[in-house]
Amino acid sequence: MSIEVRNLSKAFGSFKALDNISLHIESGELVALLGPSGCGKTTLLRIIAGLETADQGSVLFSGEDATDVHVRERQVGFVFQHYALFRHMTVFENVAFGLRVKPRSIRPSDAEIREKVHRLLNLVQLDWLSDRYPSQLSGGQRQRIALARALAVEPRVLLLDEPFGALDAKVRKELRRWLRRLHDELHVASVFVTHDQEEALEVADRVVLMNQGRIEQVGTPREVWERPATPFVYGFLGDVNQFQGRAHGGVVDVEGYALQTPEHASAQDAKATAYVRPHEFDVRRGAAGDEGIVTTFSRAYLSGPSAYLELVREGRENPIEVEIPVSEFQQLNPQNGETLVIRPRNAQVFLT
Ligand SMILES: Nc1ncnc2c1ncn2[C@@H]1O[C@H](COP(=O)(O)OP(=O)(O)OP(=O)(O)O)[C@@H](O)[C@H]1O
Repeated sequence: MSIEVRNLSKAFGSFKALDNISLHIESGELVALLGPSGCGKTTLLRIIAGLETADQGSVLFSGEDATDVHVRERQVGFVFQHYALFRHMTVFENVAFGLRVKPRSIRPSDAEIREKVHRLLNLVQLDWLSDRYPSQLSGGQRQRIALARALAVEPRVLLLDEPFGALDAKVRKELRRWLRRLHDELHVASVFVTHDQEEALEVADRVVLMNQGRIEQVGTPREVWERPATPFVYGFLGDVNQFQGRAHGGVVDVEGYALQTPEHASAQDAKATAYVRPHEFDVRRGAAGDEGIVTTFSRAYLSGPSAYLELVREGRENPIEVEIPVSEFQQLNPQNGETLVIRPRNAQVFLT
């Protein structure tokens, strides 16, 4: 089932939590809502779920207006970070709960419930835990049971709010890969909220970047990573160096280096900011007349296959961070205080 959000706005008092949000999610798609704390991700998810009402706009499921459909009738499955399982019920009973409370006329028989719960527990690969109580499970197992419980009522839409937020890094990584596989098997529309960019980029088909109640960009992980649409997205996804300069006739003067920006060919002496990722520089030992940004090597640290160099410039507070392969660093072997000249291989320029 597809989800469409049209011109949604929501205010809490005078605070605009969502400001004219529109979004289309296809059936079978796994979409991540990504953004800093307080940008409105959870509010948007809760409105899609029917747990919160919007001030303006509508939510459509498969093209039908669901704005006034009650949460119970929306066939939405939820998994929240702290969505507690019922402590006094076994794993089996937790998963069966949604089926047992259905109205008598549509409630499955005991045998059907048993069959279905075991199928779901197999799906989340935890059938062997069916007689345990939640307190006897690990955090990751609890989240998988919460997911099985959400799936029991055959949701048409799966909504996950930081489902793995409270888990340690290794378990998180395993669970998100597992979620991806599960989503592909089920072929529902899934939306999950995260503030972890790595999680969003690794798992989602498309990423929705939000900031202050608005959508900054929607795209595949590759699109948003390689072609950030706004300075906010550039800064939010990964480390980036910023250079202030002036754009004139397709060239930006970045601290003495003439950076080509054909996309701003018509700009005449406009204020510009160039964004360059740490791994997008060529670094060489300074020689007279070298074209590039002149810096002084301050220090470096090695991490895995990369060396991270901190380069300073006279009169500027923030150092430039540059990432090069360790082998290149060892060859260069820069000494403290030595002059290094760097050139951006790739940059994105926004007029400001
Ligand atoms: N019931 C409420 N009453 C008043 N303000 C609220 C309410 N719910 C949310 N807000 C505010 O709306 C903004 C958006 O909240 P929301 O929970 O959607 O953000 P979020 O992006 O999910 O953040 P986080 O990543 O921290 O969970 C926040 O500034 C929050 O304080």
